[in-house]
Amino acid sequence: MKPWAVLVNPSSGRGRGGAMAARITQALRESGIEFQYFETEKSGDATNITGAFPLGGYDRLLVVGGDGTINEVVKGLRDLTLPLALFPAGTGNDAARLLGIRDEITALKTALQGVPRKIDLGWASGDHFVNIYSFGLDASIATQANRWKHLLPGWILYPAALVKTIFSFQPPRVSYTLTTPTGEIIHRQETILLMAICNGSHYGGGMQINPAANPRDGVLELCVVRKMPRWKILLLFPTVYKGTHVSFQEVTIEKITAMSFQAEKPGLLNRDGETWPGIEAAIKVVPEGLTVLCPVSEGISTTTVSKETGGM
Ligand SMILES: Nc1ncnc2c1ncn2[C@@H]1O[C@H](COP(=O)(O)OP(=O)(O)OP(=O)(O)O)[C@@H](O)[C@H]1O
Repeated sequence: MKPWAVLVNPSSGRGRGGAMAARITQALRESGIEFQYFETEKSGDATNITGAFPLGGYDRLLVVGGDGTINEVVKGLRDLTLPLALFPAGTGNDAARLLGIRDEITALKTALQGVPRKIDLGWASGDHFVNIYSFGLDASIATQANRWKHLLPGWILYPAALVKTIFSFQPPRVSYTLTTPTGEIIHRQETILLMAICNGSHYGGGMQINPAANPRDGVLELCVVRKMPRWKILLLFPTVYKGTHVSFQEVTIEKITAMSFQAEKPGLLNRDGETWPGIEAAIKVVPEGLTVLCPVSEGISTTTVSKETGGM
């Protein structure tokens, strides 16, 4: 029996990760499970640690942290068939939510007895993403929220960041080309607030930017929100939490397998909560690119596990 790996970002969720890890490792010891423990100290550590994992060296990897930690783990892993068990220790935890894991008990049960399933990944300009890749207003809001995340409680973080951001945000004109699941190629040019390319449905700690997104359908979903007056953005924002923003005429959602875009001026890009300045990207779906442990009774799909991960 191979050992398990446990990777912890102790600072995630303002220190929740460290406290959660202590309880988890105690539970593993009590269950007689052999494991190796890794702790991050700074940005980039999770990528370097998982990048050095011996191929086939571990039975599964327990990740204790938020979306930023999971993003770094997926960037580092050379073997994406290693089953991941996610512990929602961060402030947002949208990746764990994607699998139906909302609390520590469910996460522990899932790590011990969960069902391994394949989910899709996105690939954007050189790196994978698990949940969402986006450009525009939402990335600017996420950047502001990251700055304030140690100052404000989670429930007010994004509304406060939105109000701060919309007064300075200038909607960019963007040219983009998308490939539909039937292979049709479509070119467009328009002025947007944001474009979000979604594998999962939620981001920003609970906003349903794409309510119908399914990480097991072999496609990504593109949500484009076009330019609108500021007062209308303020009306639209609360509806994103319920996913009802899709009824605004400026919002469209469509299935894609790939897309590329180029903006006329630089803005901010967002990959699973990590943001940086940019002007263009090329994105595609990686069907069944990642193996994750899902709760037995819940989660993203009831489809049986594929053969290569079925022996656990
Ligand atoms: N020991 C550490 N101290 C400070 N920062 C760290 C440490 N280890 C990793 N980091 C950085 O912390 C970032 C944020 O971590 P993470 O996203 O897991 O938590 P969070 O921000 O609380 O949660 P979420 O992204 O779900 O809102 C990571 O992207 C990583 O770069």
